[in-house]
Amino acid sequence: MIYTVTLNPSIDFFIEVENLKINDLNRMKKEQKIPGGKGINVSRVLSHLGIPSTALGFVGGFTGEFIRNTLIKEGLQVDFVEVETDSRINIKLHSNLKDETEINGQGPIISPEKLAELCKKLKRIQPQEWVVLAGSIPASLPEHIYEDWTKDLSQRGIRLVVDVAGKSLLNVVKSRPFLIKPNHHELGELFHVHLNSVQEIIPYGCELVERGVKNVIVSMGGDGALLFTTEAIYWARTPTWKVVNSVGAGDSLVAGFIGTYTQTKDLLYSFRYGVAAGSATAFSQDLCTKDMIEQVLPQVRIQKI
Ligand SMILES: Nc1ncnc2c1ncn2[C@@H]1O[C@H](COP(=O)(O)OP(=O)(O)OP(=O)(O)O)[C@@H](O)[C@H]1O
Ligand SMILES: O=P(O)(O)OC[C@@]1(O)O[C@H](CO)[C@@H](O)[C@@H]1O
Repeated sequence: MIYTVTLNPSIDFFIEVENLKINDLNRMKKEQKIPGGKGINVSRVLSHLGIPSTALGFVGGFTGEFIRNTLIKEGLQVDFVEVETDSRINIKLHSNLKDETEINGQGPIISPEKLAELCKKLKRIQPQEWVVLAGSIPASLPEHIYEDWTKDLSQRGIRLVVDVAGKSLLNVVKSRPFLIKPNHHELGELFHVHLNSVQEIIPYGCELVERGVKNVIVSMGGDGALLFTTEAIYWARTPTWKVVNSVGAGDSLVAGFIGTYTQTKDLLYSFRYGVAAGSATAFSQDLCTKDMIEQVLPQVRIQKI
């Protein structure tokens, strides 16, 4: 079984405003509410691929109820801990501004008792099963929580996928996860540098593999992604179709990669499928479907560097 953990799930509130005017009344042209949070996105894409997973994390209030009910209606398996206050609403704004603008909420306060409930669920996971830890850590939880969990989970023979930004990422590297997936900005922040080209990214991807991570995927938006393994480095390039909404593209890459790897054990094909899934999401309104991934897949070209 693949378990995804989202500590701070959200309702992603997608809004489109034709001509955004600051300090004035704007009216929405389009609006849509979708359950979000990185681990939840991974579970949703896995479900689109027909691969079962269990979504873990904290949900609360009327927003939490929406998240839980929508996922159950979509056929996902969920095992959330219920907290007292509302799950957050994250605003994803499309407007005349060129890029997407995101405003993410803080999320509910998680008490030590609720945290203990989630830890208990993690304790039941068996060796050889998969855990995907993805997304930010709410302010009320210890900063080192991912570090503690990855240490314990890896000692128990559980396979780890981690998609987090900042110091938390460097700390989990010690547990030698199966996969980490920073984007190139996050990788740069980790080492306090700006990374603007594949050549600049390479030494830092290699450094993470040297520190023990089995596979590092550095995603680069429309420029595709790089895969670093102990043996080689690969670059997957994607087609440049019209981008509709790239929120969750990185999570789709992770889901496509892990979902395919658990079924085929073919690392390169899984990488190619993951990159196709990321792009298929960028080319869609909601997260990618299997059909959309398979339209993109033949256009993804892999090159060994
Ligand atoms: N503009 C785009 N055109 C084509 N493919 C894209 C585009 N943006 C993203 N992708 C695909 O999605 C993958 C992940 O994208 P990106 O690097 O933006 O991840 P991310 O920053 O983690 O995204 P997010 O946090 O929104 O989930 C890329 O490797 C690529 O395959
Ligand atoms: O605030 P975090 O946890 O860093 O990111 C949360 C989030 O922006 O990431 C997902 C896309 O990757 C969205 O569904 C969600 O709103």
